[in-house]
Amino acid sequence: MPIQYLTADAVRAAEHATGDLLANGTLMRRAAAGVARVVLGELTGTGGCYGRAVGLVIGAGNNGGDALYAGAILARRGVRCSAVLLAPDTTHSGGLAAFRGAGGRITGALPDTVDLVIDAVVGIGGTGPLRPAAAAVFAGVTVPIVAVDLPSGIDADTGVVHDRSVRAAITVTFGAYRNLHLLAAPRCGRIVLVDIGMAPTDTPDGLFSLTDAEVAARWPVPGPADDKYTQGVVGIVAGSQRYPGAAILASGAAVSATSGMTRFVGSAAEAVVSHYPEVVAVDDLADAGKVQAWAVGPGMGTGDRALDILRTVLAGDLPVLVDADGLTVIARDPDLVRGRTAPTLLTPHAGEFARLSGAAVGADRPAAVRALAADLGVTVLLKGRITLVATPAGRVYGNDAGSSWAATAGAGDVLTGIAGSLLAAGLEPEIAGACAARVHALAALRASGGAPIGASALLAAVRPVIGNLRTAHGGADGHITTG
Ligand SMILES: NC(=O)C1=CN([C@@H]2O[C@H](COP(=O)(O)OP(=O)(O)OC[C@H]3O[C@@H](n4cnc5c(N)ncnc54)[C@H](OP(=O)(O)O)[C@@H]3O)[C@@H](O)[C@H]2O)[C@@H](O)CC1
Ligand SMILES: Nc1ncnc2c1ncn2[C@@H]1O[C@H](COP(=O)(O)OP(=O)(O)O)[C@@H](O)[C@H]1O
Ligand SMILES: [K+]
Repeated sequence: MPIQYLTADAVRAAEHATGDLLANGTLMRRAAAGVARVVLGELTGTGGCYGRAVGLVIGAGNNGGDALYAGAILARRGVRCSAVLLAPDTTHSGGLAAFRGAGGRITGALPDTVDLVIDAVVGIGGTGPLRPAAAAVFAGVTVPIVAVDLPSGIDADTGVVHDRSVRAAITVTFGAYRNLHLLAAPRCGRIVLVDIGMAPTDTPDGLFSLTDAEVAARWPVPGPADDKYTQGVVGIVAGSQRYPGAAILASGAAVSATSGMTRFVGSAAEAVVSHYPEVVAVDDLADAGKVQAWAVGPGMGTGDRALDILRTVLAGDLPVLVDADGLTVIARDPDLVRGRTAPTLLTPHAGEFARLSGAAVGADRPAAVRALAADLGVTVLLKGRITLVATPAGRVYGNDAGSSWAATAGAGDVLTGIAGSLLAAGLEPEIAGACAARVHALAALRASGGAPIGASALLAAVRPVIGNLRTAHGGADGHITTG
């Protein structure tokens, strides 16, 4: 099952569906126990619990209640707990009584020396940036912050990070991930999901992400009866004589991502073959031979020749991925793809997205990518640190790259080659996009090792990443029987 991310409304609905567990406070007690467990784990790992100091920043709602009950547990374990109440008149009364009863102190500001701070200003009921009084409490905090449910000041549904917001080392959430845990993952730190006994239900505005095990299981591998043609031949249309780089990167990525065969069309055919002799490369589309999917666009130019190629390819009934220059051509004439019935995947970065949709992506990235996919009737993959892939029906898969080393010239050409070859192998566009984004991100991480990379290094890491994923998740690599 893909990992599911819910909107705040869907979380509330799932909480209400538990009935008594919500009403009698069981859910909150379980949530608090989870927060306390994580904090105790952190303290234990950094020298022990007894006598350590924890500061709590408590807002007006139930998020503060979670933290106060957690503080009570911590205080009973010998942790010195001090809570700053941002809204003393509306502080969760049961939580406050428990906290005080266990020996927790109420203070006007965080003590000068604390080992850890708990952010319980707001959870899913929060709106907008941290209010100034809350922001002032966090100013100057240098110790790790454990966020209850979410780092306050980040929008639960859109992941918008307001300028006054918390950056957490750990985020402890309950029952199900919320959208922001994917969309603002870099601000959440390590995310711990605590089981509180509520069952999440599907939600039209929620998100999904594939697990590594799912990516590994879906990755195409040749079977005993396969030959170079049966696995899906991908045709790459990219680059030019003047700009052969995109052609080489996209073709190399296609060669690396799946077995079988890669064809190439374009004036950089010679350069491509000099790097990848296994590619069957021609100058003209008419000479290309049979493919099972096309990946068209990087560095191909935006003139009449590009338009002709796109017209021809998109008029056919094969799966097609369009990227980069190809998207600029489509932005001028969206009817080239609108309502196309064969699998179609557009892979814009934010600038290309704005060209296609007529407006900047804006704050609500999932809504924007959903709207463009619905408008054009094709699958859209919006690139970035958090890649989002939306189907025309509105299902959105996301991938946090885990680092930003892929933000380098030519990295998108590599993604085109990977995703194109997965389309050729028969994967649905959204699954091809999501699997490609995952492997692309892992390849950037592996290639980087903490240092800057170029797209060639990322490309070189694609094969080992696929191998590691498959090995880690049970992919058999075959054996030879000897006598
Ligand atoms: N229900 C349950 O049993 C369970 C609930 N759970 C927990 O409850 C959380 C949801 O609780 P919630 O609905 O009470 O909202 P919550 O996020 O605490 O606070 C909202 C209040 O904060 C204020 N405020 C708003 N924006 C602000 C800002 N920018 N900066 C500062 N303050 C701001 C505003 O109040 P105002 O000041 O406007 O009166 C608003 O009313 C959820 O995330 C989870 O942690 C779990 O324990 C599981 C069981
Ligand atoms: N900040 C970032 N963190 C992680 N990955 C990123 C980031 N920015 C871009 N990427 C990824 O790097 C690739 C860049 O693609 P693109 O912008 O088309 O570059 P180019 O056109 O130079 O090939 C995409 O796969 C994108 O998702
Ligand atoms: K919080």
